[in-house]
Amino acid sequence: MMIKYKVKEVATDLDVATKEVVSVLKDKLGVDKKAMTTLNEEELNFIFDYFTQKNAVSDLAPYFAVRDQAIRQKEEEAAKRKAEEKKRREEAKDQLRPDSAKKSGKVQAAPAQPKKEKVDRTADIDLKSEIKSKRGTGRIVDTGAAEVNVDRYNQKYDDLALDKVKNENNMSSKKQKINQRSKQRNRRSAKRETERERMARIEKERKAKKMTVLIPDEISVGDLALRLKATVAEVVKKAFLMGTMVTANDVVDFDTASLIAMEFHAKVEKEVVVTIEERIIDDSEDTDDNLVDRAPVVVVMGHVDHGKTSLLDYIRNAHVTDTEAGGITQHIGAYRVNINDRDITFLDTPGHEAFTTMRARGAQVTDIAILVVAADDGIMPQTVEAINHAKAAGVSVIVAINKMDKPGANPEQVKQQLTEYELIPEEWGGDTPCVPVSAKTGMGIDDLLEMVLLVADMKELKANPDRAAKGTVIEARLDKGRGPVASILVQNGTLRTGDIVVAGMAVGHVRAMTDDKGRRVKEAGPSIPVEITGLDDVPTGGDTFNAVTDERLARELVEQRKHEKKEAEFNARTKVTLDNLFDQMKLGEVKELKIIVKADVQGSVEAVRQSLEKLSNEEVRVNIIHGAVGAVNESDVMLANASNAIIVGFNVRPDANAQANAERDGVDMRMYRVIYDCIEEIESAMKGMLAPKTREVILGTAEVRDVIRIKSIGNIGGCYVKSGKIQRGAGVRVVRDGIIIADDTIGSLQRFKDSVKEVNEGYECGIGLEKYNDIKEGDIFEVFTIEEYRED
Ligand SMILES: Nc1nc2c(ncn2[C@@H]2O[C@H](COP(=O)(O)OP(=O)(O)OP(=O)(O)O)[C@@H](O)[C@H]2O)c(=O)[nH]1
Repeated sequence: MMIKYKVKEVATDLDVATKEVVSVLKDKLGVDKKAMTTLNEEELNFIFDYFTQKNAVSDLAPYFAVRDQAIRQKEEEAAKRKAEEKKRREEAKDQLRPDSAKKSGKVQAAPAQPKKEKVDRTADIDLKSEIKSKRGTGRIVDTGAAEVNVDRYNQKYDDLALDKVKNENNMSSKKQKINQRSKQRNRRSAKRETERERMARIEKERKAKKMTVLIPDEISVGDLALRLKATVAEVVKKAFLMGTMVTANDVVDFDTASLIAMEFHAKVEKEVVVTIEERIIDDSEDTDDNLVDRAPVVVVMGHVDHGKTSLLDYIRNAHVTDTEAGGITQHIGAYRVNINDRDITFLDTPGHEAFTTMRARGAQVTDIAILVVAADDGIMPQTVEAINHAKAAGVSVIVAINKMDKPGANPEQVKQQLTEYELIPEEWGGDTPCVPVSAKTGMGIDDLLEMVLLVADMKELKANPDRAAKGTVIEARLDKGRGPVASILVQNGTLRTGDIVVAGMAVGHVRAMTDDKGRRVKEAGPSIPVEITGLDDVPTGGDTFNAVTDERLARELVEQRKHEKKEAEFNARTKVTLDNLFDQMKLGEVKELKIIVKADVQGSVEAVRQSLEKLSNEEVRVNIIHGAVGAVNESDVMLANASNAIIVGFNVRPDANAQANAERDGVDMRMYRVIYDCIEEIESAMKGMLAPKTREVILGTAEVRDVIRIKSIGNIGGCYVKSGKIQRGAGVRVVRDGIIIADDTIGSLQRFKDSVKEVNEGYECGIGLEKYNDIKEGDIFEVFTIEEYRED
């Protein structure tokens, strides 16, 4: 251990201004120190090296000349003093003789002999001042003479210690002080020994290449110096000689750091930073020998009322309740059926919402999607959405042409329509199996299930039951009696009661497990859904869960995840938007710009699709992942969120839920009235030239509840302000059933008989538009202004 020094003391000892030491520390080492703060070993070494180099003396002759002169002077003075003393003694002797004493009548005392030590120190100070005067303003820092310096510092500490002792005990005797002093000296000399020994050992180690340093991917020069047991200055010097200019705070990569370390004869080992996840979660790859077949996981999707629930119910009733005597069906988000001695797991939340929510959270749960299409209705908007969701997730699609028992059933037409969405039926040479079924009569359902097994066979779905369980939370809730309850689907490994599990931000021991038939089970293997209790918090659907071995680390991991979540929320969103598209393209994060197109008529959807796809260039491909007629809805936003897409609308508006979700998830929605504007904007965004200087700010919305016809003026809408405020002269869009039918300006605004400038939310008013007259009850006036803004 080195003795601790304050900046001020070092400055005094080096005979430089404290300010100078402070500024060197700041400039060269990047550390902020005050006069009274202590320096650590590394900093002290650096300061010594720095001032040594700064004040290096090219010629030591003047130093020795001065020293010799001082010694000579000292010798002369001593000789002189000796002579004087001798003389005085002689005189005294003379005076003590009776005759001479009588002569003078008095006795003269000899003068006190000056302390040798004192004389020496004076000489030392004189020497210093002489050197100084000879060198003008230059300073000498004695680098080679570590002994000398240390002694000087020791003297100082002796004084300090003595003062302290004096203050503490005024009564203590001089003897005691001396004892303490000598004790301290001994202790310090031991310290010096250790320090010297340490340096020698390090040097030896370096030479013998025994020193091994661990270097991570990146390391700061200061940290590297510490690990190499060297000073920053030494490391900087070696780096410089290697052609790299660095300072203490610079970060160097592993290769550079290793080269520097080798210069110090150190053996380099790569420091691998192991995350808690890596430590407690086994993510090793399974080999072919430990993999066994697993049941497929199936989701049922399709348009509203096409029979999703009926189909799921039929399958469940026909294959579960009937065969499992006494089994009480439990809703745990998924269930299993047994066909030809093989299992199929169905997620029993029909529709693509749950499916997409899970996918948006990064969970890939399903293997096969059954697309239910009513044979008497054909492909409808939500069928298209479902197709696109399934495609985006890359799952296999089996089409169940339902309601075959109905007289109007037209399966051929359904197949024909499917081809428009790149789903070519198998019998027509494509690879999409289409099975005619009836959820009412049960017709074809067994064929459908067999088809599921066939597709599953082709997919070769496998898992390893002999490892720690891993899977996805399907849904979770807080039960009053049982605490947090989570339905989970085991995707690999086997989960057992008592296992420690981490599910998203929840952790705990599996207390009890219940299967989809309400039976208590002790273990659940791959593709088996179970409901578990024992977690300390309610996880979210789509969270992954892992069985782990170390509970303490598991809890630490959860804390870390919570912290990361907070940070992620705090940090800027990385969702692609037209504003950040170019930057993301440059960073290589976006190679494909996914767009969802919604328009008022099919013609526009097609026109936009074609024009936008033509914008693809070498860096980025424009991909329209979904296009449909109608207002932008929640499902569009979910798809955009899960697929990192932007939404483009023509003459349509987002509905309230879509608006809220887009804001929450950071999905970019752009609404246009003219196709050309959209193409131009996306094109400029791709070139990084998008610089919109104005944007639309919605002021409020009003609903037309009554239409008042006034002959001389025209139609006035008797309106109720639903949100925000309405301002006279502001822009207004007339929206009827989610479609914009007019763009206009608010011409007149009245409260009772008075003409007013604005009307706030919750009030009724009369609104007349400047040009558009054909307003109808139920129309929504969306009032907006255009404001200028600057990019953040
Ligand atoms: N005739 C006939 N009717 C069916 C068939 N399948 C379903 N239905 C009827 O169609 C209607 C809608 O069925 P659901 O199963 O509720 O449809 P869904 O797709 O789940 O509807 P949402 O849950 O609203 O999305 C119900 O009245 C069913 O009885 C079928 O195969 N034949």
